[in-house]
Amino acid sequence: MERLAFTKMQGLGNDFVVLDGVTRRLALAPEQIRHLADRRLGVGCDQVLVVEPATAPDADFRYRIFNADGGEVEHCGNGVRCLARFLLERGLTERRELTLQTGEGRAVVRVCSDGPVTVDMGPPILDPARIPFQAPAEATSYALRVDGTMLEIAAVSMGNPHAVLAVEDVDRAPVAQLGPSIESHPDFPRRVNAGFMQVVDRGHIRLRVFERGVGETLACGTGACAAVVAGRLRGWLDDSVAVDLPGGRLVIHWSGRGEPVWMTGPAVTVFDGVISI
Ligand SMILES: N[C@@H](CCC[C@H](N)C(=O)O)C(=O)O
Repeated sequence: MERLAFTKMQGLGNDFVVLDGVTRRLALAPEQIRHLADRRLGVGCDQVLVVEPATAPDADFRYRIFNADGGEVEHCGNGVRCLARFLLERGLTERRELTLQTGEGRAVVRVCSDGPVTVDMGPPILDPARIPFQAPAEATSYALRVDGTMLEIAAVSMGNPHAVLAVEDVDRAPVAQLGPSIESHPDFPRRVNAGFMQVVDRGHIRLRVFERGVGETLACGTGACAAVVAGRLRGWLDDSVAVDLPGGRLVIHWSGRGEPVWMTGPAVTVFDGVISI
């Protein structure tokens, strides 16, 4: 057993155990991640975030994301905002504009002192092979058979894969019923996050996300980016969109193909602690 210092953080109620792998080397096994994430036996969180020294020359730090089920994934939008605040509060950097190395990409983060954090999330990935999603060619929507019903989904990667489904009323969307079947649909070989989007008007959507490796969360930053990309490609949305999630609001801006998606939202430190693990 070792004693592990952590910081509990949250962005719109999507919560994290954040670990410093810069000043010490950390190598956690999947069962240790699951223990940290356990809301009864551990600390409790949707994701564990680990910050490490960068391995790429153009990045300030590398950040790794582990879902509550112990699996390592490529990106986390709410997490990247929290991580930037963690680095500043811990004195690991003094820079308010940081480049963080993610799974296969980079996120450029701008932190306002006490206010919201803005992130350049990079351009969305729409090529099915890179999402990855099995489809003969790129399209703005795809038919997906789920539990015997044909659903019309959009498939978008923000570094991590998302399926986005338009619904009439997000409060009545069958998130718990369809979420697990979409998450593990065989056409998404790395599984997928499932977003249920209600378009309120051209500048406003409501969204619930059943996250891969977690279940429904109070908010998903990459899910919000993917939903705005999906809605904009189908001509339903303008460039700047307020995204209301169960945990609160993100503002997403995307001016079109090839352009980065910008995300603005809160990042909050909840408490520091130490756990024997
Ligand atoms: N909550 C996150 C996404 C975390 C990873 C996701 N569950 C996945 O498996 O890709 C966010 O705010 O983006």
